[in-house]
Amino acid sequence: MSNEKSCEKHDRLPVEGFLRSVNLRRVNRPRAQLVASQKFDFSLLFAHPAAAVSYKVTERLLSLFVMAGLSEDHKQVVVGINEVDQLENRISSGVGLDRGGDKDMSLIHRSASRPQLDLSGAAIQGNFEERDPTILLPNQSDDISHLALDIGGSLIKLVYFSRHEDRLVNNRRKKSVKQIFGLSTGNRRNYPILGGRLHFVKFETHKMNECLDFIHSKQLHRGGMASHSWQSEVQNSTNAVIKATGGGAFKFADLFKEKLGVSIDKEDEMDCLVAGANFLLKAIRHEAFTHLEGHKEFVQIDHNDLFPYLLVNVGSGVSMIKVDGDGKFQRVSGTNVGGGTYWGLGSLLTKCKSFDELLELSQRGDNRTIDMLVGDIYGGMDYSKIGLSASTIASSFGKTISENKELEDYRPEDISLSLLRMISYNIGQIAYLNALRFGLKRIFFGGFFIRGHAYTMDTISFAVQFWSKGEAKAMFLRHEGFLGALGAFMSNEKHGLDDLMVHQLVERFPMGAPYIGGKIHGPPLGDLNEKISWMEKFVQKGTEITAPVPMAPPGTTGLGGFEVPSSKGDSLRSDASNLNVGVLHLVPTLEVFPLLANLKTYEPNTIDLSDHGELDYWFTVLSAHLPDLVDTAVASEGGTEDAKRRGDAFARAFSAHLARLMEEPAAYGKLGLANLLELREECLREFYFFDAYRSIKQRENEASLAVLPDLLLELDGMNEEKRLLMLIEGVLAANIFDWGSRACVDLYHKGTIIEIYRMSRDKMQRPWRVDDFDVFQKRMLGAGDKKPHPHKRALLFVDNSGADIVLGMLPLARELLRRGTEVVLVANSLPALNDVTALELPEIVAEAAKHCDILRRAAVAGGLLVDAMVSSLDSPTHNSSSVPLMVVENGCGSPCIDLRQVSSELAAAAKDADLVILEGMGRSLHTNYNAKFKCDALKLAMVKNQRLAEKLIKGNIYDCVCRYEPAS
Ligand SMILES: Nc1ncnc2c1ncn2[C@@H]1O[C@H](COP(=O)(O)OP(=O)(O)OP(=O)(O)O)[C@@H](O)[C@H]1O
Ligand SMILES: CC(C)(CO)[C@@H](O)C(=O)NCCC(=O)O
Ligand SMILES: [Mn+2]
Repeated sequence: MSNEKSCEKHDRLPVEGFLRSVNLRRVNRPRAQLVASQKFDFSLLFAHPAAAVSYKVTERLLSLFVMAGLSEDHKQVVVGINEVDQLENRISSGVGLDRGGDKDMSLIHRSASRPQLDLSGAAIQGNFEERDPTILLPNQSDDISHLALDIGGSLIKLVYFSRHEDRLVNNRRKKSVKQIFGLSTGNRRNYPILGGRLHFVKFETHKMNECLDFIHSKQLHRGGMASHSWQSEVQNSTNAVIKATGGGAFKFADLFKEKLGVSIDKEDEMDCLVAGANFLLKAIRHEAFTHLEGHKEFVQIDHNDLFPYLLVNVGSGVSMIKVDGDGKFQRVSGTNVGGGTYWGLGSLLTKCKSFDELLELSQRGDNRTIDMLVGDIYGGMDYSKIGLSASTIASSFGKTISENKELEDYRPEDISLSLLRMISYNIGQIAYLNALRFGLKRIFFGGFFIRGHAYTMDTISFAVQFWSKGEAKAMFLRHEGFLGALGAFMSNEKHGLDDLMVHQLVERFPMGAPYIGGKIHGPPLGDLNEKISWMEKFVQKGTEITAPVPMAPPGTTGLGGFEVPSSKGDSLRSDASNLNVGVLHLVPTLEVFPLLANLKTYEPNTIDLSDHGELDYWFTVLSAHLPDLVDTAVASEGGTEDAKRRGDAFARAFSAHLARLMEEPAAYGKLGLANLLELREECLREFYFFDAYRSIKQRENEASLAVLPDLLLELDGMNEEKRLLMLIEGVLAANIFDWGSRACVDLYHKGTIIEIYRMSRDKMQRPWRVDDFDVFQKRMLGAGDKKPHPHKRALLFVDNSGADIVLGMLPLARELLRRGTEVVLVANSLPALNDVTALELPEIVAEAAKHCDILRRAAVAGGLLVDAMVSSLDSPTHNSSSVPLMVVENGCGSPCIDLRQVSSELAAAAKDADLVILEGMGRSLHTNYNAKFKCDALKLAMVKNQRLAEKLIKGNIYDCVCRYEPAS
């Protein structure tokens, strides 16, 4: 259902009535008593329709209930708005919060730090007879934020943080997972780090009003910076404080006070630059890169070997800072010939109105008409004795004196290029000299003068390389211009983000950058609707969004010569798309999967897309799949006009991403296939398609569950050896149901699920293309009379819904359980294609358990059944003798998995595990095919793509992989 649309409906109940109705309804349902905790399991939506905040109030209300003394076992709870208000007051004043070290304290503290809720006009969205109706809070403002500014001579940089809440704690599955794995509730610190997103925005300094409007429209000045203590302060915008650095922090302090009523807390500019650079270099995996002769390459920074380095910030002016550690630095030099010089002088000489216009001009320029070259002086010859080629610039702008010409006689394009080269080269040279002065080998260049512009970077790199004879290395930063603002942001320790680790950050690239204010001109996009219109406008305007980044020059002569740039496109990629810097999602609960054998060498992506042939191929595959995907997505939302419009916008956005990456594969950091597949899912979510395959998954689950009893019966009639083989065959065969594979989707039109499954099973002849079954079997069953000890705990990374989980993985899980191995089903946190999610699994297990005692007892032991509301159960024996079957979420919403960033519950579950089973192409081939584990690992997949089959296993489409690797 469309969120905007439903906002316009007015037939809603106030929240008070809603709560009453929920409880009455729950009580009326016979199964509700069994699942008392479910009664709060509804979600809320804000007027600002951001999905990420939809749980906030649920948890909030829940904590209010807990505080009111209403335990979760209460069968009936009626809370009116007045009571909520009273509780809010108690929270604000801190009265009655002391629960004596109770575990729930964290919950309450957290709630206490939240913004006040505006419940006025609260109402149910849609049908309140639904299981989890949504409440709309039309007057609740956007998420609370933290804000920091860097106000420079040319640009204002703004970094702001919007919180998104952790998921609902009140979930039976999560609770039992917590109990079983002993997940710690508390944090290392005395206040919790909250999840959220870091946004990066910039404005021109002389358009300060746009910046003030932006801050005001997003209410950023009312954010959490106001409070001095994390736990109890009341938000009060009148004495709010914003962190700011750069000269403008001094110059504009009064203006901020006057216009926004906020005080500026000034932070030293150099401190901030260094703090920002150190943070980026430590926390962002693909932050630094080299750029030489058009070739961009990311540099792995070893955190223990980062210092010393030279930081060169090229803003309006240039600062050069020798950095020896966190907070340990010295500004060793600077130059007044910087970005401001290029922009200013360039505007004077060319009449360009904007920086981008000027830079764009340079791409069509030929500096030989302006610059005096060595060849001009030496009659076309190199001066090779001192290492200068004829094409080396001997004197920037030198040619203009010898000719009797006026400014108008020169092409603005040529002037712009000469100027750009002069300034870039000069900066590179001074940087080198300072590096030399202090014996520094690494130079990081930041500041917005760089602007990710290939030619600028190449010129600087060339200067550094040429003068240092390759000794020193110039590196650039993806967040180039935001160092100061980030540093100012980090200087506020109250948000607890200062020591975030690389695995806790996920960068996303939403399409509507102006949505977060990424565009320099114009207002931010307020909502999804505006964003869609924005996408539509882009299409009308042609290719701006995908226009290529200028290509670098064709290389040098080796003698200091340097040709004119051969730009691929005429126009500079619009800054409005702002796609180089994404939104940084901070997810404090993410952890490194503890069973990885070697984190340092781990690379999730099996396919590296920096190979252009590979990128081309996958680009074609994903493009071809797009129309089907859009149809499915639109159908999943009822096929309404609104859904179609969002579907179109999604298709455009994703195509734009693809086109952009084709032009510059490293635009978003190092690109692998997993990133591309994840981008697609993120893009769907961006346009509010949260589960495109919902009904397909449902249908296939039902069809598969119907034949499960027969399969189990058949299996039970076999001996151990035969059964194990049949089970693995079953997993491989059932893995054919993959809506991410073009070939398979075509297949589905030709038969029913069960027909295809049987056909697939019949073709399962060993040896498979990769076949370690015998070794696996030996480990499981032993040889001769010697019976091996069973694994203690197996983690099964499951893939698709339907036959894959029901007829493939569940029977395998059952076998492990039967042998005394605890089983943890590891599934996605968010939907991706037709993959089964952790949220959907309990219900599937419950259905399967109806036909199987082993599954039933294990599921009860694992705390799964209550959650799935199985009414047919007669008083479950909680101390049943079975080992548990559990479900944990993996922390991601993609068909692939990067094991450096998994949910804390998965990390906890992994601690006692001695067997990992990765199933399906995404998790065991596209990613992790080469991953090594500290425990036994089994990788099972059917290869449903011809090229992958050829490349990875030298085989064919529908070949199977059964790769078993004992603990390494
Ligand atoms: N869209 C843009 N508009 C204006 N200038 C831009 C733009 N993109 C890049 N630049 C360049 O970036 C420079 C500003 O860089 P940056 O924001 O890092 O410096 P600043 O903080 O404003 O200056 P300083 O630190 O010296 O006070 C400009 O002088 C210009 O050369
Ligand atoms: C004055 C600052 C520090 C303001 O950011 C910067 O513009 C700068 O470093 N200018 C160069 C001044 C010099 O060292 O010659
Ligand atoms: Mn600056």
